[in-house]
Amino acid sequence: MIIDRLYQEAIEKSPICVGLDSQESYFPQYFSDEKMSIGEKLFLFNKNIIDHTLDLVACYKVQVAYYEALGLEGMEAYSKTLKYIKEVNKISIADIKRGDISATGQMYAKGHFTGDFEADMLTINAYMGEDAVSPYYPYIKESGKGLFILLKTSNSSAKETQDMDCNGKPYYEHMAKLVEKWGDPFLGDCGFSSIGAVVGLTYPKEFEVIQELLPKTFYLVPGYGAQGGKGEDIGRILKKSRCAVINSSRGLITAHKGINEGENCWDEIRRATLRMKEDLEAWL
Ligand SMILES: O=C(O)c1cc(=O)[nH]c(=O)n1[C@@H]1O[C@H](COP(=O)(O)O)[C@@H](O)[C@H]1O
Repeated sequence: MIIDRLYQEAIEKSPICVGLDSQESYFPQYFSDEKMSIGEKLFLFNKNIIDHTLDLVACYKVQVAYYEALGLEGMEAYSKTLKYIKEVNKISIADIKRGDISATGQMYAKGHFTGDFEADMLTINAYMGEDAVSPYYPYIKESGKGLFILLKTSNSSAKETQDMDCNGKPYYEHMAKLVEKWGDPFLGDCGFSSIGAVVGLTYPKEFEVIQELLPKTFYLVPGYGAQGGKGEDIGRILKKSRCAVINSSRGLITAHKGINEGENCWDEIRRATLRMKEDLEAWL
């Protein structure tokens, strides 16, 4: 199961997920002299980041919006990035945050678990209910794929909807129970399910409550670095259970900007990844 592989990578390398939210303004200065299209540069940027971090991290999250925004050439870079992650034997999470009625969900599942845009795991918005999740079940069962379902997101306005009182509990706690139920048939040897949840590092207290409620759920945790999250915000949870990968996108992939924009700028991104690894491991 994919969750066993991810769990193992998080233990052996580190719980870091590098977010490839890549865009032109993050390219190093030396790219401006290269005679390549923006799509080719986008892939080269990602490839260099992957090559310089793969021994330090558990996985890569590719946020599809950054590629869709560039049209066909962006999507070609997206496809090549996912294929490259597979080629170097790493795990890809496609951050697509999809969710729709099941007929449409079947197409999303086919489109992102097979073919040009095949990824190992996807982020899903299940606030439409199980219809938005069930189309992915056959791929989890038969092709070893996995999901992360939005539970308590990192943004501040998440409170407006997810924290609303619903029968004496915040709405997200009801979603938490559903995530547990949907995930139960897909438990791996590591004890976690291939259907995990997204919880932002920006809500550390709520995260501790959620983790107590759902001990068999594995978490994708965005919000480290650029959104203010730190190792200390997840230290207590990681000490108790290695139940998470922690994503940083801008905090890692822009680490070279204004510091080193030459051909060895990738070392700066590697150094930032090492700093994040030390920050997280200090709490283990
Ligand atoms: O699903 C996500 O990954 C996600 C959920 C959430 O609650 N908050 C959140 O920031 N994200 C994603 O995590 C990444 C965070 O990027 P940085 O803030 O640059 O580290 C972006 O790709 C967001 O789309």
